[in-house]
Amino acid sequence: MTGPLLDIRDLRVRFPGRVRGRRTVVTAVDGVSLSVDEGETLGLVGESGSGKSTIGNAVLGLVRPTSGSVWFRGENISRLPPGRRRELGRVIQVVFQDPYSSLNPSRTIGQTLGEPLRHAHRLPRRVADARVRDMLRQVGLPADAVGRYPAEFSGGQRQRIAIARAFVLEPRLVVCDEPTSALDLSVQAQILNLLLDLQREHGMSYLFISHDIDVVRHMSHRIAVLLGGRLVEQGRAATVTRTPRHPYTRSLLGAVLPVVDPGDPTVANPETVRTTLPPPAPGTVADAAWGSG
Ligand SMILES: Nc1ncnc2c1ncn2[C@@H]1O[C@H](COP(=O)(O)OP(=O)(O)OP(=O)(O)O)[C@@H](O)[C@H]1O
Repeated sequence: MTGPLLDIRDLRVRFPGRVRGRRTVVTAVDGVSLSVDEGETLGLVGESGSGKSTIGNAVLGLVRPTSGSVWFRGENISRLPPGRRRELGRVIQVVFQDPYSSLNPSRTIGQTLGEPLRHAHRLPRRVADARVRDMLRQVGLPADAVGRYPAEFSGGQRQRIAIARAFVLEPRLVVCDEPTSALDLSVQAQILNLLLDLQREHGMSYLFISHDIDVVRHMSHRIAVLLGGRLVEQGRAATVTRTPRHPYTRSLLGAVLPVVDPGDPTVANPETVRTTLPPPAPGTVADAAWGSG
């Protein structure tokens, strides 16, 4: 295949809304063009309401573009009939923010992972079961998780289950929409590093959505910055975060720096200011992006 895996072209999404009781139109995404290559992570960052999830939802077919288009492997997927959209679910998957609401509480983990797998890949039960167990091992859960229910797991473990559900189908693109925002700080880095490990192992692409530029920097090869539905800056992760061109990007970066003692002699040197996440593991794709640019 030539060209990017995912190609978003001049996307606009408007929703009907109300301001002071009067009907109006909310422009959630306003002429955004982005692409994601095979094996690449594009980080999408911006404050709440900047249009990040709407872009992710347009890729997933959950919202319809008002204009512009979304292309995947050279196919325009913006307005697909339901059957073709379902087929695409094998190769485009999602991990949402909230592992509590994204898992069906009345289904065992084995059912949640196994049924879509048997359906999509038409695998015999025995083969599907083996793949489910292998996937659970890859996300760090015990094999006996198959017979248990979501309520028996912690938030971090549930997000591992949601990740396993997305990855068991062997997708080529995963939309990660704030996948760690609902988790305790101590668990966040583990889940991010799991996503990096899975990408290193399987080579899929991520559209990685977060309001936290520090998290996005940790995960991404390239970063796109959204403000009010518009793209204000995009480029290599290291370039955007070390030499941001747009004042809004600078303000996002400022927001993640920890409060430090003004008398601290190291403050003048931003390289010495520690952020909340460890640097990417040596040898990961994110490490390569981190070290360049
Ligand atoms: N279904 C909808 N109907 C009406 N307005 C919507 C809908 N979905 C999103 N919006 C509006 O579109 C704008 C962008 O929302 P979106 O959820 O994409 O932003 P976001 O950057 O993902 O923020 P958050 O992280 O808070 O979800 C917001 O003003 C939001 O209120």
